[in-house]
Amino acid sequence: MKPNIVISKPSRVSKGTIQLTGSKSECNRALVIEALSKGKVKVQNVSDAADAVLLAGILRGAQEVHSSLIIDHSPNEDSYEPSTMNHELKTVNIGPAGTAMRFLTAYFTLQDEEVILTGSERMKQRPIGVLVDALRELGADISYVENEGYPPLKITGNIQQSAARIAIKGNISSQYITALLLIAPNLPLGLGLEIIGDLTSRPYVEMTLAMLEQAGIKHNWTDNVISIAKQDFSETSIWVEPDWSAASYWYAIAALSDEAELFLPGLTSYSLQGDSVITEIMANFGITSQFKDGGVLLTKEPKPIIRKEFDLKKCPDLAQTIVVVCAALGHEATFTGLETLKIKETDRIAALQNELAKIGVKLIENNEAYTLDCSGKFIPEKVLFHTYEDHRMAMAFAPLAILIPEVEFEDANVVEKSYPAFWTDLEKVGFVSPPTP
Ligand SMILES: O=C(O)C1=C[C@@H](OP(=O)(O)O)[C@@H](O)[C@H](O)C1
Ligand SMILES: C=C(OP(=O)(O)O)C(=O)O
Repeated sequence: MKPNIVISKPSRVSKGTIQLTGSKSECNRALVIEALSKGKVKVQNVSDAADAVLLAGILRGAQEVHSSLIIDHSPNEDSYEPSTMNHELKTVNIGPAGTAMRFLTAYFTLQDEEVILTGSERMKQRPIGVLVDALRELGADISYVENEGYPPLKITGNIQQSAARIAIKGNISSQYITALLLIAPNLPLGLGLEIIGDLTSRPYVEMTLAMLEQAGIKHNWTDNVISIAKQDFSETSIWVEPDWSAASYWYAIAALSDEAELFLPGLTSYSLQGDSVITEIMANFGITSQFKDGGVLLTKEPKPIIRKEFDLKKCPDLAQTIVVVCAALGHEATFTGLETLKIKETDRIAALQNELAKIGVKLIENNEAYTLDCSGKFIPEKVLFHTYEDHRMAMAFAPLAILIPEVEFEDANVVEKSYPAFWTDLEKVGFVSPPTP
C-alpha cells in the first residue's frame, strides 16, 4: 500500500534551517570511484538518497555478493528492499535508479563475473543502447535479456579491450559518458572519448571529471574529445556536498511565499553541481542567496519577474521546479533544453502537462520549446497531484501548498529516491499533516 500525504500552508513565514542530504549525483560517482580504487578512495557524507544507499549496498557489499553467485538485490519490482533468491546467475536489481543503472553497466564490464543487471518496469523503458554500443566497441560482452536497447542486460565481465578511442552521441544522456569516464582509469588501454553532436547535461560530465581529479585521475578535454590514460587512484577521501537539486524545492517555496528566511547549511557557491545555478535562476523571482556561516541563506523580496526564457539543457533536474513556480505565479515563460525529460523517471513533459491542468495552466510545445499558457489559471481549494513514480513530480508540486489550501500527493514515499526527509523537513517549517493510510 502506497500512502498518500496531505500538506497545507504554514501559518507563519517560511523560516527555518534545513540540513539537506548529500547529492545523489556526487555520491553515486564517489561510490563507483571508491569501488574501482579498491578502497584507496573513501566516500564521506554518503547520501541518504535511496538510489545512493542501494548503490552503496551493491558496491560496498560486493565482497559478500561475490562469494555467492545466487544473490538478487531486489526481488520486488520497484522496491529497494534487498533480499536473496535462488538464480542461476547473479542478478542485480537497481530499481528506478537511472544513474546507478548506467554506472553499473560500465562497472560490471571490469569485474570478474557474469551478472544480469535489471531495474524497475520504468527502467526497462529507459534507453541504454548508446552506452552498450560504446562498451561493446571497447570490447565488452553485453547482451540484452528482453528488448534490444533497454535493460535488463547480461554483462560478462573481464573486458578484453580491443579499442581505446571511441565516439559517442552526447545528446541522449550525459550519464553514458560519465559511466565510461569512471571506468577509464582502469581500462587496460585507457580511453579517448569523442562526443558527437550536442552534449546534454554538460555540468554532470564536468562533475565526473572534477571528482576523478579529486581521486588523483588526470584527464585532457580538447574540443570534443576527453582522454583518460590508464592510471592509479590516490589515497584520499571525497566529501559529498549537500544536494543542490533538493535545495531547488526550498527556493521554490521561497519564490511562492511573500517572505522567507531559509538557511541551508553546507551549500557553497563553488559547488560541483550544475544545479547550483538555481541561485541565479531564482534571483529572477526575488530570492537573494547569501553564502555565509557555512551555508546559504535564502531571503525573499517581492519583485516583478522580467526573465521570460529559460534554457535548462545544463540543469534538466530543475525543470519541474522552475516550470511549476512560473505556472503558479502566472508567468508565461518559455523553456528550452527539455529534450531529455521524456526518458527520465517518467515522461516529465506529459506529467507536467497533466498536473498543471489541475490549476488551469497549459504547457505547450512549440518548435522544440515549451511555453506556459496561464490564461485559464485558477487556484483550487484542494487538489490531488499524481506523482508518476517520480520524486521530482512530488517535490516540485509541493510548494503549491503555499497557494492552495489543501494539497494531496499520491505515493508519499516516492521522494525517497533522492530526498527521503522531504516531508519531515516541510513539517519543520510548519507545512505537513501526517500521511493518510
Ligand atoms: O550524472 C548524473 O548524476 C545525472 C545526470 C542527468 O541525467 P542526463 O545526463 O540523462 O540528463 C540528471 O538528469 C540525473 O538526475 C543525474
Ligand atoms: C533523472 C534522475 O535520476 P536518474 O536518471 O538517476 O534515475 C533524477 O534524479 O531526476
